[in-house]
Amino acid sequence: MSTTLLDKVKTIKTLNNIAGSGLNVFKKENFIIDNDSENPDAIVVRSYNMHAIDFGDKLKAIARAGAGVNNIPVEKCTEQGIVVFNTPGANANAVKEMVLTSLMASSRNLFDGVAWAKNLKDEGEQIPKLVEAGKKQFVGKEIKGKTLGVIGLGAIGALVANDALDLDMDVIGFDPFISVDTAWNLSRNVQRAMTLEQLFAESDYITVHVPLTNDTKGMFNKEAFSIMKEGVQILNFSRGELVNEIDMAVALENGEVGRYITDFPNENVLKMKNIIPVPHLGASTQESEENCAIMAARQVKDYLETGNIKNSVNFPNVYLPYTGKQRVAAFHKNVPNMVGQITMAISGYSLNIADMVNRSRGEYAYTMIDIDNEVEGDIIPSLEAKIREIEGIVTTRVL
Ligand SMILES: NC(=O)c1ccc[n+]([C@@H]2O[C@H](COP(=O)([O-])OP(=O)(O)OC[C@H]3O[C@@H](n4cnc5c(N)ncnc54)[C@H](O)[C@@H]3O)[C@@H](O)[C@H]2O)c1
Ligand SMILES: O=C(O)CC[C@@H](O)C(=O)O
Repeated sequence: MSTTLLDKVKTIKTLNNIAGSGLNVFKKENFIIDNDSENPDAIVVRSYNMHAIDFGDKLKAIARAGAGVNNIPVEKCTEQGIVVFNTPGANANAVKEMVLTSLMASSRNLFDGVAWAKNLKDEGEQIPKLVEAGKKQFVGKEIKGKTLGVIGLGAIGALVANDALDLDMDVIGFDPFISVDTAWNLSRNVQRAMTLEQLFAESDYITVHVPLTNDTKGMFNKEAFSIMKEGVQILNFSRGELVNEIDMAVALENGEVGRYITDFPNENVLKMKNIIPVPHLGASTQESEENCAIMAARQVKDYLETGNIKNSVNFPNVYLPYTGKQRVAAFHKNVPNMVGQITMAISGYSLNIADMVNRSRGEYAYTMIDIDNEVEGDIIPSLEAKIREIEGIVTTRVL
């Protein structure tokens, strides 16, 4: 069986509204966008829940145009050799602006005040008088001089922390896994909380910017609320499940928590007292949607065309300059002698190796081997099959 032109055309499916500037990256003869495809080569997604989806046998990559990947079954993807990308930092500025906007607007009771003023529309000439009489119910608090606790000092948290300092807030941050890059960007005036409890106890406002994982799920619970200052305002632009909803409802009811601003409204949340529900707008700016879409699309395109991997959450990041000659890419178990067995299979076809790279990530590794000579069409499927026979190989492609 020889490789036909049709085999070279890659199908991209999108599961959410992806900015056109990102999709333009695929406007080349080797790609088609087909949102009805049952068996695409790659999927570009935003928040669509993919946990119940069966993957076709051609699927090689999923790109999350955004940060959080909790809507993607990452472990299953790894087992099936499907690389999962996200777009680190691409929407961070949008979320930062939304957090600071909500922080100030909530502290000044702006949302309630605006809603109340709109309700006066039938009061005719009385409106100015009613406004002056009624405004006392919306007296707010300035954020200057107050303490903001920032949990998670990654792309978003670091921007929020730095800008809150510029707004004359005191800022305390907690992130036991902070990356070196972020630490360099963080103002040294951000105080370091040694424990989460310390941050809870010292903050007037708390904003959370961590991924949803088994460790972070439900981190806002009754124990946490009992340590916090009475009337603390909590902002959650990360994920709804970080908060134990039953405990939050009680804490809002009894005033332990003064206000809960969340980007993740649901049936339970909307019944809570002193809630500010935002319809998942944190990353919804034209700039952010374009940044994410372009970054996601470029990463997918590069992977499909060259095998190179950047910003994956489950595969190692790997780069080998692409010469356009034949390349073998294999994703396999991180066990001894995998590279030896792959090179042996290649040399069985009398092919000469020009360059190679191997990187591991946990239990898996990724190897790319460049071949010096052009490989005839018929040899490609045969070589792929030979490599697939090696125990520990998850997927392989000859590019
Ligand atoms: N509302 C939105 O539209 C929107 C947009 C972007 C991101 N998000 C959410 O925000 C999250 C953060 O995004 P980001 O771009 O800043 O990600 P990021 O990966 O740059 O930063 C996450 C930070 O959290 C830290 N962290 C992990 N576990 C922690 C823990 N237990 N305690 C304290 N810190 C911890 C990490 O060390 C990292 O520095 C995403 O995972 C996503 O769920 C929401
Ligand atoms: O796509 C969006 O609008 C939200 C993205 C956001 O939740 C993220 O995790 O990046």
